[in-house]
Amino acid sequence: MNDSFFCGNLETLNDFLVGVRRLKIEVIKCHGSGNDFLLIDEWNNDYSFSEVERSHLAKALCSRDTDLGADGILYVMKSEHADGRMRVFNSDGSEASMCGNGLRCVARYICEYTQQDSALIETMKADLMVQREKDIYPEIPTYLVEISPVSFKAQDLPLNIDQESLLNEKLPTLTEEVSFTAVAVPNPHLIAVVNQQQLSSELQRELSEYVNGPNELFPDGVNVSFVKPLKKGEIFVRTFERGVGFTNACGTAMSASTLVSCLQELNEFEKPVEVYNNGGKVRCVAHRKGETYQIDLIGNASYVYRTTVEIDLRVPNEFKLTPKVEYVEEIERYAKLQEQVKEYLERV
Ligand SMILES: N[C@@H](CCC[C@H](N)C(=O)O)C(=O)O
Repeated sequence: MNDSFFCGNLETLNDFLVGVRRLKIEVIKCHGSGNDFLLIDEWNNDYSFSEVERSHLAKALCSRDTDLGADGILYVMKSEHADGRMRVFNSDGSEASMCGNGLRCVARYICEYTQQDSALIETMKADLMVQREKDIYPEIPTYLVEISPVSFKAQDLPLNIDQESLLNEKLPTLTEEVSFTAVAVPNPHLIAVVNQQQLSSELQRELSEYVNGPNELFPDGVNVSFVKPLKKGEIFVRTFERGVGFTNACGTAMSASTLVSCLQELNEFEKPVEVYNNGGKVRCVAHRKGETYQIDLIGNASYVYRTTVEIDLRVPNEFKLTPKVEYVEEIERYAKLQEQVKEYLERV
């Protein structure tokens, strides 16, 4: 009996004993307004990752130094009471309670899988309604997702200040240059309405890196958005995301920014606001009933490619990919939308 037999057997036995986790993971690269994600269907592929594996996979597969790269991973899971469940992990491996652009991608995936035009999707803190919408651009899959619950209580971010909330006020320990509103939707957002000079400066990066490092104000970090009003019914939003850094767009941030713009009477509740960003644009509608708020986030849910990741979860940084199968027409159509947005922003 030659060595390879024993080696083979020993390796197999050793693999079993040490719990080797060699897997082939189906991945869909998708994006909402250029905020890109790897969508992994744990439910129908029966992957059943551990908590640590989900976080390590996010760090390994989202790294822009690999042939994959993304702002985060969307894990689609079975729900005991809704049509499906979404968990979102940032590229640094941290889990977030909500992801607006990602939820539109999960909404498309679940609606197409169940052949429904609407669904209820379980997220960390709420079951949220999602539905197929009229295309915002010819033949670009478009979905509406509910963004809620909304809280302006500082403790709900958390934000450590000696007052209940922060509503268009200065945070002197951070900067005297702009005023902020703090809101949880339910992930945490710090939002400033700014002018072009402030948007073009390094201020957003400097303060974002501070509040997402060791600091007294935001112990869990925070997504930081600068909002530039374009005209009535139109804003531009740039976001430095907790757990990621600057992204093309952040759905919960654009929703929260729309709400803040309505509270500051730059826009109107119940009316659509076109939210431009570095990845394209979305439409938001902020709703207010008494002291209760909710935002509709409407925008694309685009697929880019499918691939299979061949990986040993004990060493997740060493993975191989099968050839990517691109959604060529979707890529081309979305590029046309981005070109239109770019031309518009150069004029406005
Ligand atoms: N880009 C997402 C938000 C993802 C989570 C966020 N970075 C956080 O940590 O709260 C979105 O589209 O909302």
